[in-house]
Amino acid sequence: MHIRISLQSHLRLHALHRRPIMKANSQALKNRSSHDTEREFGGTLGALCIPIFLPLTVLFLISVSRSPEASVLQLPPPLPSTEQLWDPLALVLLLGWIALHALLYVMPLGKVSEGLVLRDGTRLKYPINGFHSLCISGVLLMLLVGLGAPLGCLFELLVPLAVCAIAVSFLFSVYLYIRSFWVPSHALALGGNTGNPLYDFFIGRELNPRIGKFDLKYFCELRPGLIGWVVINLGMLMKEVELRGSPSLAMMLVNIFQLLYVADALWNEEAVLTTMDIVHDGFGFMLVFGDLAWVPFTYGLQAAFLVVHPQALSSLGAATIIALNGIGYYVFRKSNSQKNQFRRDPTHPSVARLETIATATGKRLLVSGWWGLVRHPNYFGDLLMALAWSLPCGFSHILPYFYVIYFTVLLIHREARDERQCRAKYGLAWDTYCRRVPYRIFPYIY
Ligand SMILES: NC(=O)C1=CN([C@@H]2O[C@H](COP(=O)(O)OP(=O)(O)OC[C@H]3O[C@@H](n4cnc5c(N)ncnc54)[C@H](OP(=O)(O)O)[C@@H]3O)[C@@H](O)[C@H]2O)C=CC1
Ligand SMILES: CC(C)=CCC[C@@H](C)[C@H]1CC=C2C3=C(CC[C@@]21C)[C@@]1(C)CC[C@H](O)C(C)(C)[C@@H]1CC3
Repeated sequence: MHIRISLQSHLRLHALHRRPIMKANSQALKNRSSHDTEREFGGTLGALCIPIFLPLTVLFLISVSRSPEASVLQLPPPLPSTEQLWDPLALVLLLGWIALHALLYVMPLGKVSEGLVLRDGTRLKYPINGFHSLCISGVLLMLLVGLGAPLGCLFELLVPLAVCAIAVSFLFSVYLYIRSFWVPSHALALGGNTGNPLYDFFIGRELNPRIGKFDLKYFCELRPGLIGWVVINLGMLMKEVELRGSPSLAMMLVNIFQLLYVADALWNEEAVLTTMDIVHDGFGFMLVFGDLAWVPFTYGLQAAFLVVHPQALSSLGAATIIALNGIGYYVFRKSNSQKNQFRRDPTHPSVARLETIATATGKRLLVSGWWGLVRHPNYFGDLLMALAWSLPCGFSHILPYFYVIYFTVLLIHREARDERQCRAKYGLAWDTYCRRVPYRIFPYIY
């Protein structure tokens, strides 16, 4: 059953959204001034503070995770010495890792897929070979471990590696900012062209920066950082083996859960082409740092914590946590796949019978199935998994819960951003959807 709503009052929006007007769009972009572009993440102040505050947070969290108290309430540990911060081996490993993934990216493995239509009417092509990269990295790592490479030394190298990743993020963002002045205006992100250099550097000017066919944003989003995260986790596990002879159950659960999450992201790599990061956001410091430093060095803090703070886990506790992760994964995957399937082919038998609302853009919105339960069932599932990753670390410290707390804030903020964009796109139809499905992320709560 389909619900038709009056769309008259949204003709203007409709026209704005659909007209095939590359020229008008470019003109609109040119006409935008720093005053009329809506600013995100606290505007200029956010753009000034976040690039200072977040890198320090990364270093602080790593230091805290290995201190005996592991308390985020403790005073920041004394400033580390230069030897603790800098190790040339860390730089070699980091650059080598990025180069390896760049090589795997350009190898003719997997299929090639097209992204959404851009403002100039074209569609970019993307290699779908992230899962191959994960498997090849896994084989190479196993070979290295087999040859006796001390992977556990990643524990000692964590701080210098994070310092190098932060430095690379800054330099790379400067490069992206500078090169964005040589691209045509239709290649700029609508929100990253305010004219304020600090804000534009932070949020990203260019939408899809490429060197030839090599897409820098798409590459960074899923490869070196995401796969680096699970390699660091493996390093923490190997360190535990060095220290205690075998990996603990808690450590194995954290490793397996997060590997499953990363493998799932790469297996479903094509779906990332329709996320707001690829479609809407420019590639600036926020995403570069998020991809290359924030994800690999903060998402796996639980494993780093467990090296120094071993936890005993009962079989019942482990079974409960596995069940929670399983439920979270099921909700996350099913809801993401249902929407992807619906957006790709609304007539597919698995989604054709779902109830929908028509919108002025010609696209429909699901109001039954997963997307009829809450407006972001995928976020809900993701958060259940985040909780399951922290629970193996027990309840004595808040630090292993950093990810789930940060992620709740990130997803609430992301939901608000997405909601703004959807209201602008779909107008009245979006309001109808919100009335039909009143809860945003948590059923009956929020
Ligand atoms: N681990 C991490 O750090 C992060 C993980 N994520 C995860 O990434 C995944 C993707 O999230 P994200 O990119 O934020 O956004 P979503 O996958 O939730 O996509 C939002 C878009 O879906 C479409 N949509 C919304 N409601 C409906 C509906 N009822 N029917 C049909 N289409 C609808 C709209 O786009 P349109 O209508 O244009 O198709 C909307 O803009 C999530 O599972 C999230 O948890 C996200 C951020 C960080
Ligand atoms: C605090 C800070 C620096 C925030 C920057 C945000 C980024 C860390 C995240 C923005 C969107 C992301 C996505 C994933 C990782 C985190 C970032 C980059 C993602 C690749 C994780 C795996 C998922 O399955 C996903 C592919 C859906 C997801 C896409 C969005």
